[in-house]
Amino acid sequence: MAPKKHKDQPDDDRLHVVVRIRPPVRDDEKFGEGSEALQVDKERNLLWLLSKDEENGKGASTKQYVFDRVLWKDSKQIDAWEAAGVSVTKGAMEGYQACVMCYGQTGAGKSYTLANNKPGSEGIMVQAFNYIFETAAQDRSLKYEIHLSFVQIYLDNLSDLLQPSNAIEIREDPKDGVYVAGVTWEPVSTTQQAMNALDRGNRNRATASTRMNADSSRSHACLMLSIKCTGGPRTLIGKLYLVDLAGSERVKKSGVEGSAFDEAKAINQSLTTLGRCIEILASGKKERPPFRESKLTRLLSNAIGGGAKTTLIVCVAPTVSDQFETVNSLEFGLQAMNVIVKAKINASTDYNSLTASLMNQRDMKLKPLRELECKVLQELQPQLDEVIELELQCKELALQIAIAEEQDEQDLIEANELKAQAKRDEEEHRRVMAKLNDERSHIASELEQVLLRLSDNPEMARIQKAHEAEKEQIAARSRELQDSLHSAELRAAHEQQGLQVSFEGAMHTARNLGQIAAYLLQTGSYEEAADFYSQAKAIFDATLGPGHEKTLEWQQDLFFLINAPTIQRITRSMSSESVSSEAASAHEWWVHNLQDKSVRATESTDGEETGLIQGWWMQNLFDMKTRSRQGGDEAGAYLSNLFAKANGEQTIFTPRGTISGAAGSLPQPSGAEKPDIRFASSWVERVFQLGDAADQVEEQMGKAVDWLAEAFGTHRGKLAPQPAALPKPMGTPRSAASQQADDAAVAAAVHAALATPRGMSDIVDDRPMAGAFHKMFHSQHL
Ligand SMILES: Nc1ncnc2c1ncn2[C@@H]1O[C@H](COP(=O)(O)OP(=O)(O)OP(=O)(O)O)[C@@H](O)[C@H]1O
Repeated sequence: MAPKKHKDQPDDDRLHVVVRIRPPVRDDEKFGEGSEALQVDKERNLLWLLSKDEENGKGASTKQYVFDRVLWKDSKQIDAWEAAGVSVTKGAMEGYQACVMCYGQTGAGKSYTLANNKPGSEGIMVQAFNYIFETAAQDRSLKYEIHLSFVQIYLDNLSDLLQPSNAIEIREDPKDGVYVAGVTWEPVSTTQQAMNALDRGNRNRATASTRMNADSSRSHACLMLSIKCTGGPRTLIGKLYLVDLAGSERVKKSGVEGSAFDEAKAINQSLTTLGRCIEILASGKKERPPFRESKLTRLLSNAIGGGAKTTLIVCVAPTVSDQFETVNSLEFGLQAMNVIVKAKINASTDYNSLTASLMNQRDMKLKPLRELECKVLQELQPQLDEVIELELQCKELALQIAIAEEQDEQDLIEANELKAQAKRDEEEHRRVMAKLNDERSHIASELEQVLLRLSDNPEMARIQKAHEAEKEQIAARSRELQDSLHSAELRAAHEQQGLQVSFEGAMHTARNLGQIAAYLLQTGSYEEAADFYSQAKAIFDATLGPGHEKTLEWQQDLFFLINAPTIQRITRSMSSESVSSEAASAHEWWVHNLQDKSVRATESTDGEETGLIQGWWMQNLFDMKTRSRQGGDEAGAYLSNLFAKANGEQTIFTPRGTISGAAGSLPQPSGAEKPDIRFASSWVERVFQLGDAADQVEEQMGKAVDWLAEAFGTHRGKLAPQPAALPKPMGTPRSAASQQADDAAVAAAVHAALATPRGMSDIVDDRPMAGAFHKMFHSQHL
């Protein structure tokens, strides 16, 4: 027989019913006849009742039932748990009110299925404990608080099995529905704690041994678990009712009497009320079930009234002898399957904890994302830095471009202004030019008209003719002036030429006068020397001007000329070894020859070689000069180069020319530095200006000698002659004829030197120079 269902009612929204057929346990079941009263189709959850008319003992009819689940005799406790306990317990943990209730005749296996705590065959209660605490332990994010309460209804009296002395009563709350006021709620957090409480309660439960069940429950027992779950979005408070109903029994059959009879009567009454409530609930009528007629229905009103997820386990005995009770139980279950259930979650929302929970969930979900972000940012940091750098560069470039564009615009504006200005200037220029052209054309036409008028005027013709004549006169005068100028230029050139000759003659004369002055100085004729020097200096000043460079050079020449003997002596002192007449070089020959001559001059006191040491050099030089002219040897050339200057073809004795070169060409034993002779000019000037102060002249001469010694490496007087080492004088001593010839040559040279060019007489006539000169030379050499 198929269960009657409400129209369009899904299975999940009605009370579920599981039928369990226990195995035969009583002796009469095991060994009695007709024990097989039921057949099942496990796959399709079908059950057939092989009923027979017990009263008449006649015939039999087969009745078919379909339940949500049918557990045959061989089913295990785990099968019952999975069929009836799991989904309900799970619902309680999700905040629903949930209920597993075992219904059936006495001894049908209700307590075994629900409350058995023997190891290996634990009932649904123990299985539920395990499930609840294991599930709570698995989800650490949620916090579960579980309390256990255990009550019984005995003789329609409610009592607390955990604390029997408690006065408890059923009350009803408009919001929470029915509850047991004053009952013990014992906190439990492990299966063992819950089982301990269960054992304690069971020990307090009313049981008795009956014919039908050696350990028959004489009360309805209800284990209640309150499951509070926090830490999620909402606070959930689920309730699980595990109800072990006392078994219905036929008093006649069980044979109870006395108090047991009263117990059976109370049990049956409460079960009858339960049946009526189920009947009304299953009918769908709006009639209110009579929950309040018994403590049992009142207590279970929440569980069976449609507000809970409820599974009813109908326990039946397998034997034909119990078929009457079995039919009743199956019919009860069949009816219960039509009870509509609209379970509601008992949840309250704590918005603070909800917010915290949501934020926690969000953070947990965002955590890997943020970690990934950090990792990516770390890996991309160099590229990001580069991008930022590039962006900065781009911005800077953009700024520069903007500035440049602005500058360009400014430049463009200025350029346009300049162009406009240029255009205006050009137009102004054109306008002015046009005006000038107009004026010029106007003036030209006026002039043309004037000329036309003048060409016809006789006075104008006369003026023109006079003008032409005047022009011719001016041209003739110009030609005359040009001729005069040309003549003057020719005269001036001639004069210039004459002046040049006079100048050179004057220079020549002045040098010779200076030479004589030097000679006179060395002979001790200081006054005459000064006079000759003054004459020579006057010529230099007159012709070149005071302080002229050539005058200075001349004075320096005089310095060397005056000090020539000392130079010679110093030079001699440089000879550290004897040199034969076959000297290796002109230089060596010159050195030794001068030395030789000096010695000879010093030693000679009479005869042909007489003369003071101071005068020796002049004679010697003359001698060398003569040799040079006669022999043309290198020594002569050297000497000539040193102390003479070519003047045309005629070689004139003069220190002029290469004295500075001579100073450089002189041997310099103390070093390569050229002697600084800049002081020589003032020295010469002072010496000749000292007049007859012979001592002072000597002093000055001494200073010059010191300078020479310093410059050329020795000191006068320090080096004694070395006669023993000296070579023999060169050549043979001169004969008188030779001397005479030489003197004649000298005289000729002096005359040649004094051959007065044009203008020379003017210079020397007013002075006694010429006479003194002739007198001096004649007395010394001629
Ligand atoms: N499925 C089963 N397998 C094995 N033994 C069972 C089974 N069901 C019940 N029994 C045994 O049957 C006997 C009666 O069971 P139980 O006490 O559970 O019946 P009951 O319906 O609770 O009876 P009562 O209403 O009188 O309390 C017990 O000895 C029990 O061990």
